[in-house]
Amino acid sequence: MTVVPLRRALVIVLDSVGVGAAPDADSFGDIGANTILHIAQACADGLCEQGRNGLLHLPNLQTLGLVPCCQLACNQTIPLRESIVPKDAAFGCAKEISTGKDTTSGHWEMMGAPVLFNWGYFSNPTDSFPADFIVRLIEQAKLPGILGNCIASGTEIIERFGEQHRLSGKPICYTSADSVFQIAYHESVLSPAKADAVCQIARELLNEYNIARVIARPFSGQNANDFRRTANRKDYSVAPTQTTFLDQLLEHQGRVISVGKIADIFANKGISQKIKANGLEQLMDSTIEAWQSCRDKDLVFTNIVDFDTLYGHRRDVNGYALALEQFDLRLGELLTHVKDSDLVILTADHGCDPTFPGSDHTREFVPLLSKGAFQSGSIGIRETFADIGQSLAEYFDMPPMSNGKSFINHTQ
Ligand SMILES: O=P(O)(O)O[C@H]1O[C@H](CO)[C@@H](O)[C@H]1O
Ligand SMILES: [Mn+2]
Ligand SMILES: [Mn+2]
Repeated sequence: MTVVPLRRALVIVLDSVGVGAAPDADSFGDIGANTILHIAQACADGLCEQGRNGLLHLPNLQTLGLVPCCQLACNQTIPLRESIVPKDAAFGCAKEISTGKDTTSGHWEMMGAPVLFNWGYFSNPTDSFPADFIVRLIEQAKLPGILGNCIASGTEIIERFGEQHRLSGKPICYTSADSVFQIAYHESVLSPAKADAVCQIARELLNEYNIARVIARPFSGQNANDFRRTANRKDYSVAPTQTTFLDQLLEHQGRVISVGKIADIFANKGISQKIKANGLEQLMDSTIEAWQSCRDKDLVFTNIVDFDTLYGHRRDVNGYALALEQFDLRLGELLTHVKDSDLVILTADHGCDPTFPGSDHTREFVPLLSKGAFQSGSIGIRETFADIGQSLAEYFDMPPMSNGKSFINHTQ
C-alpha cells in the first residue's frame, strides 16, 4: 500500500532582506540599493568586525541557492565565507507589482493580492496629519493632545519627545515613507486597554484616508537615554481588499498558522491560529514547533521582523549581519525537519538596505529560495511576488489564484 505524503507548506518572510534594486527603483529614489550585497560587502571590507569575524557566514541559505538568487537579481556574486553549491533547492528572485514598498503590500502580493491602488501617505515632514483627523482623534479618544505630528524614525522620536510625553500624557504620533500612522507611548502612561482603544479609533478614522496601518509603539525606561521600545508593538492593518491564498486554503479545509506579525498584516483574515513571539530566536522556536505539529493542508507562515525594525530602519549594518548569521544557524536546524514532499519557501516583503541614506525601505527584488515539492534548479526572475501564492495553490491542489504563475515543477 502506498502512503500518500502529507502536504505541508512553510513560508518564512525575512522582513526587508532584499537582493538588489528592482527595475522600478528609480521611481522610489532607490537606485543602487541592495540589502544583502551591501551587508556582505561591508563584512568583506572589515567594516563589520565588532562582534564578528570577517566574511558573512550563511551556509544554509547558500544550500537553498542564495548566491545564484542574488546573481539573477543584481548580476553580482555576493562575497561569503564559504563556497557552497545549492542542493535540492529551487531558487530565483521576484519583482513587486504593488505600488508601494511597504510590509502590507509585500505580504498581500505574495499571497496573491497585489496592491494595485495607491495607499494614502502623509508626506509633509512636519504637521503631517490632517487637522480635522487630529481634532477628531483627540476628541473621540479623550486625549490631552498629541506630540510629534511629523515624519520620523521611531527610536529618535521617543528620545526627542519621550519626557514631554510622560509629563503631558500626550501620545507621540509620527509617520514615515510608508502608509502608516504610528503611536508611541510609555507603558506607564497608557495602559494596554487605553492604547488599544486609541489605536482602534485612529484605525477607524484613517480608513477614509486609505492608510494601510496604524501601529502601536509602546516603550519603557526612565529617561531619554534609556527609553527602549518593548515587545508589545501591535499593527492595525486594513483587511486585504481581495481574496488571498490564505482565505482560499481555509475554504478548502486547510489551516494557516501565523507566527509573529502575519495575523496583524492580514487583519486576522485567513488565519486559523496565531502564535506571537518576540525576537528572532523565539520566532524560530515557534516556527519549528508549529512545523513539527503540522497536519495535512497546513501552512505555517512566519515573519521575522528583527531584520527590518532593529537593523534595516536603524541602518545598523553590523547588527543586520549578525542577525542573518543567527537566522542561518536556526535555518539549519529547521531544515532537518523538512521532507522532500514538503514545500518550504523563504522570501522577503521589500528591502531595507542598512547602507542606504535615510531610514526607509528600499524597492528591491526579493529572494525566492525553496525546498521540497519535487524540484530543484533556477526558477528565474519572477514577475510578481504573487507567484508564491500561485505555487502554494498548485502544491495544495487547489483552484488557481487570479494572479501569478506557479514555479512548482517549473525549474529552468
Ligand atoms: O522607525 P520605526 O518606528 O521603526 O518605523 C518603521 O516601521 C514602520 C513599519 O515597518 C515603517 O513605516 C517605518 O517607519
Ligand atoms: Mn516589512
Ligand atoms: Mn519596516
